[in-house]
Amino acid sequence: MKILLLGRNGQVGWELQRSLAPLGEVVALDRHGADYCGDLSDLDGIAETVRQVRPGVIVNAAAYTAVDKAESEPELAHTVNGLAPGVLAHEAKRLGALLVHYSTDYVFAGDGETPWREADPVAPLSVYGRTKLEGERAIAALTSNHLIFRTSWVYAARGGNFAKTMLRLAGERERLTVIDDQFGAPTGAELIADVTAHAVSQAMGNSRLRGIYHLAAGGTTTWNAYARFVIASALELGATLKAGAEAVDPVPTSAFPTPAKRPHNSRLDTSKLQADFGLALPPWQQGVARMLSEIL
Ligand SMILES: NC(=O)C1=CN([C@@H]2O[C@H](COP(=O)(O)OP(=O)(O)OC[C@H]3O[C@@H](n4cnc5c(N)ncnc54)[C@H](OP(=O)(O)O)[C@@H]3O)[C@@H](O)[C@H]2O)C=CC1
Ligand SMILES: Cc1cn([C@H]2C[C@H](O)[C@@H](COP(=O)(O)OP(=O)(O)O[C@H]3O[C@@H](C)C(=O)[C@@H](O)[C@H]3O)O2)c(=O)[nH]c1=O
Ligand SMILES: [Mg+2]
Repeated sequence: MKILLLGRNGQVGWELQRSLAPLGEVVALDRHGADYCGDLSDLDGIAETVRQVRPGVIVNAAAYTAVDKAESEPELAHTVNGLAPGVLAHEAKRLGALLVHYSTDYVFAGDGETPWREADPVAPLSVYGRTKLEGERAIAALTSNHLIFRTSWVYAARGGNFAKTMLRLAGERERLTVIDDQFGAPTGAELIADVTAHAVSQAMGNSRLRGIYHLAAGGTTTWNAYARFVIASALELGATLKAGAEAVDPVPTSAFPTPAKRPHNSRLDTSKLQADFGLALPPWQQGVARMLSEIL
């Protein structure tokens, strides 16, 4: 089986290069692809790539993920997150290929405290969230042969993420200020990539395993408690930091203004994924601790 992987150098894309390898021949592209166009802002180029590679499975891990920057670059975010997935879906349909794609907790407005289920109403608060929702809808409108994994708060040893930002800031400052009224689960790129490989493998033999699935690590935390966990774990691992975990000041969202609005409730209900694929999702602390011991 031939698998076309887009976004190979992102957090998730990097781990997918590893996890998809046992399933077949992986053609992995970044935006500067040498043999094929891997730039999702080039819609004709990306269509041509699919036609030339002729994969049985397309896995799209590329996206415009700079949440605040997207507020001032809405057109590029719209092309990459909203339009390119539609082009991939159109080409996948022509080939009879399975399209695997990722979306986000930021498609939800984030009211209430209940974990979101796949069919719950969406109402994104940001350009990033709106464009990711456009991508989901473009895919669903063009091919039913898809798996869309909505995940949250992604981190990895390789790439930029909140945990690494906290380590950097705790090395520079005596005190940190972090929001304590947004709830969700940090989810490791390794876990996402491993679940993807298991799911693709099962989906190839069972055409009922299609559609949107919530994929996040177990448990719930806040950005503030996550930051404290990262700093406390780093200190245990012997890191030299200026700020300790007790120096992460909790503030409400209203006291930390950002260009993009973020949901208060980002909890994802993952029971559909667990039931349909028979997979377990470990508690978020497990993967974060592992990532920290890898990078420190
Ligand atoms: N990061 C997160 O917290 C979350 C991510 N997601 C979703 O998960 C998926 C994977 O995200 P993640 O791995 O964390 O994101 P990253 O930001 O780590 O990686 C995204 C990749 O997409 C690439 N990319 C950006 N623009 C283009 C383009 N025009 N053409 C080709 N490639 C491009 C980036 O390349 P370059 O490095 O060159 O910019 C980067 O390698 C995405 O769909 C994202 O929306 C969902 C929830 C949370
Ligand atoms: C750096 C920093 C952030 N924050 C807050 C802002 C925000 O509400 C929260 C997280 O900030 P970040 O900018 O790191 O996270 P953000 O870029 O919003 O992360 C999101 O990325 C996209 C791609 C997704 O799909 C989401 O699931 C989510 O992971 O922490 C603080 O309170 N203090 C700080 O010092
Ligand atoms: Mg960010």
